[in-house]
Amino acid sequence: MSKVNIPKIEEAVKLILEAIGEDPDREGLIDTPTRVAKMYSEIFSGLQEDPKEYFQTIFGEDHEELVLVKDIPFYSMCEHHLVPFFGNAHVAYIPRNGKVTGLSKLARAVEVVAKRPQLQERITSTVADSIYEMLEPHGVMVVIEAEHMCMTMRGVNKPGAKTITTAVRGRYAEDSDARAEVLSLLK
Ligand SMILES: Nc1nc2c(ncn2[C@@H]2O[C@H](COP(=O)(O)OP(=O)(O)OP(=O)(O)O)[C@@H](O)[C@H]2O)c(=O)[nH]1
Ligand SMILES: [Zn+2]
Repeated sequence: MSKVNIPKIEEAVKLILEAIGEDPDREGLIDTPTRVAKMYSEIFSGLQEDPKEYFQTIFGEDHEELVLVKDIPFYSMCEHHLVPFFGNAHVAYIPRNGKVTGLSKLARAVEVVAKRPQLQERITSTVADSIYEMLEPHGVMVVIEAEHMCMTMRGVNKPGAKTITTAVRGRYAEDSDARAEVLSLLK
């Protein structure tokens, strides 16, 4: 997969600065295109990664009950406006056939999926699908709560408005008691 093209971002940022009526050659802005390019290569690094790779670490542990990692903080960039949205992800699954993954891998999957131009819905479903495909668990449930800066600092201007999305697979799609167990632990 292609790496981030730093010179191209530098050129683009310089053009944006010119277009808003700034002088890209003034002292405070002279290094800004390079800084932004470096920042973009960091915050969009998830485009070069596949979250499924994390689920190759599997421990053969006979636990077929809920595993929940909650309050995983993440930062992402809304693909419509390229401004941040951020919040917490909660990832639950019920392992099957000894396929238990490292807890940090659940947070790592959230991290790489978030580090792309994104929609909150797509982060939620991509994380759920990656786990469901790789670990073949009884069920997966992902809940994400986030604040979108495109709704707070501009546009509709509604600071504090929270968006909550869920993705459920397997048992969680069929069993409302299983969903309720996760939701009660998120309170
Ligand atoms: N479904 C979804 N919508 C999002 C997400 N992030 C931002 N949006 C919305 O994307 C929409 C883009 O709408 P447009 O009408 O094309 O853009 P706009 O004129 O800038 O819209 P306003 O934000 O209403 O000013 C807005 O309603 C945003 O709130 C997200 O993660 N999921
Ligand atoms: Zn937006």
